[in-house]
Amino acid sequence: MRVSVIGCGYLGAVHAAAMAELGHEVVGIDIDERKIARLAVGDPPFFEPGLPEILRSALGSGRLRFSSDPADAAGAEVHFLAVGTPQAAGGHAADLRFVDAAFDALLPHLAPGAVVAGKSTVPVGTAERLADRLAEVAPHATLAWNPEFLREGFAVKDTVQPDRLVYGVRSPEASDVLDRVYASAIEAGTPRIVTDFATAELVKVAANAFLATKISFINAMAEIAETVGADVTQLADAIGHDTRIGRRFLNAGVGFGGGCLPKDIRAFTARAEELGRGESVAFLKEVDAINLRRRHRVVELAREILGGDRRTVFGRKVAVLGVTFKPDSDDVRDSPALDVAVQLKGLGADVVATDPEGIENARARHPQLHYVADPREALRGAELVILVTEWADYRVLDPNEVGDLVASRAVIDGRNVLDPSAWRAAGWRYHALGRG
Ligand SMILES: NC(=O)c1ccc[n+]([C@@H]2O[C@H](COP(=O)([O-])OP(=O)(O)OC[C@H]3O[C@@H](n4cnc5c(N)ncnc54)[C@H](O)[C@@H]3O)[C@@H](O)[C@H]2O)c1
Ligand SMILES: O=c1ccn([C@@H]2O[C@H](COP(=O)(O)OP(=O)(O)O[C@H]3O[C@H](CO)[C@@H](O)[C@H](O)[C@H]3O)[C@@H](O)[C@H]2O)c(=O)[nH]1
Repeated sequence: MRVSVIGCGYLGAVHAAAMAELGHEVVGIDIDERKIARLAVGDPPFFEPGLPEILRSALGSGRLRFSSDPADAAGAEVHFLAVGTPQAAGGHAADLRFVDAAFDALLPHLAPGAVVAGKSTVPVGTAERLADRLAEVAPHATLAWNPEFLREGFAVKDTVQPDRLVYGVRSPEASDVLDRVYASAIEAGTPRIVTDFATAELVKVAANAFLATKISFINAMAEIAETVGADVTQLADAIGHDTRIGRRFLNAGVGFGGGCLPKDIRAFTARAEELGRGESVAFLKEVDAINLRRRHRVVELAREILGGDRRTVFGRKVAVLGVTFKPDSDDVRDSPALDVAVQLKGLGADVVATDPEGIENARARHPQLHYVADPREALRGAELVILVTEWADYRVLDPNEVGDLVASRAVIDGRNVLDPSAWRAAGWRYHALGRG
């Protein structure tokens, strides 16, 4: 099938390459010419495991090309809208300017029978609004909403083998077209839910709201555990054995960040308030507050450890391990790790941050921080080590070896991934979130 993907960021670039790998003829379109130039030569503009391989293979097959001209989308049977929906400046609602601009630019190029399939995460009601406009301006085309559930770090696998497909449609024809796009996943038995626009839009934000709530639930337990000297990781293991609860997404620590969960729960709350239903999701404000408190808690712990009664970190050398919002990604959008580093720097600490993939993005946002690529360089002379992104390399650090580099053996394990007994045995003052 001929497919276009409008917006080639973390979602769209993977989607475009994966669709071509599945045999479709794909054009990826983005207004960012630098991004397009890199994608066109098989050089992904961001880090995502497996993307370079499928990108190069798809380009080599001749089934994938990239362009910054929306006219190049003409002739496709399906146009996936994958542009950003960030938090609006000065508020909590989603900024839909990119969706509207991409949609408008596409309108003149829609062939008869074409399906515009929204993948961006949008406030409920957006699809209906766009479908009504399509009916007016290009009645020969149809709209579908086909939310995306991929996780960064696993984006290629999640795109090729999704755990479910959701289609919000008004007509069975649109659903049939999407079935042809996803034929291989459907053949492999992927569950598929065909529904109306509003349900499809809500499924996406409900899923992210649930995940965020699960993380903040365990982080709330961590706050209580800290007060009474209990261990939140054992608590999570114990409740996680109940299959109704499940252990996944119960990792307590510095909390959630990224380009999705934080902005999606805020946009959901804002939309619910617009609909006069603010009270239904008012708890998401608490979820957000618990999450942000965890970042603050790491900063407070650092002040307690380094500053004693004076609680000052001024001039003290702190090594921050990790700047991305999660491992196996270079994404620093709303990163708890970077937030902690910035807060400590703001308090006058001599912060040295390191990360295997995120330094370039972090530097673009926060040039005031000192970054080093080699973790040993960050650790050398540190009076406090803070692990805030659980990259595989940091999980396996040897406390004896690291101990020889630092000025003082004090560590905050912001993701509960180090073995406290091994670090304590090596003479470290080990501190964690939610572990006495
Ligand atoms: N990143 C994820 O893991 C993920 C997963 C599921 C859903 N989503 C949702 O997908 C959407 C995109 O997220 P992302 O992380 O890929 O964002 P992103 O910022 O990485 O990418 C968005 C891209 O859209 C491009 N763009 C903006 N306006 C355009 C236009 N008019 N025409 C063509 N391109 C345009 C930008 O240049 C950018 O490259 C968001 O709604 C997000 O919530 C993201
Ligand atoms: O037990 C956990 C699990 C995750 N996190 C944090 O939560 C954030 C989000 O993690 P994750 O959900 O794995 O990352 P994303 O790639 O942002 O994926 C989420 O957001 C995407 C965009 O909407 C959705 O498509 C995915 O299904 C959804 O998992 C990260 O900061 C993690 O460190 C925790 O603190 N504890």
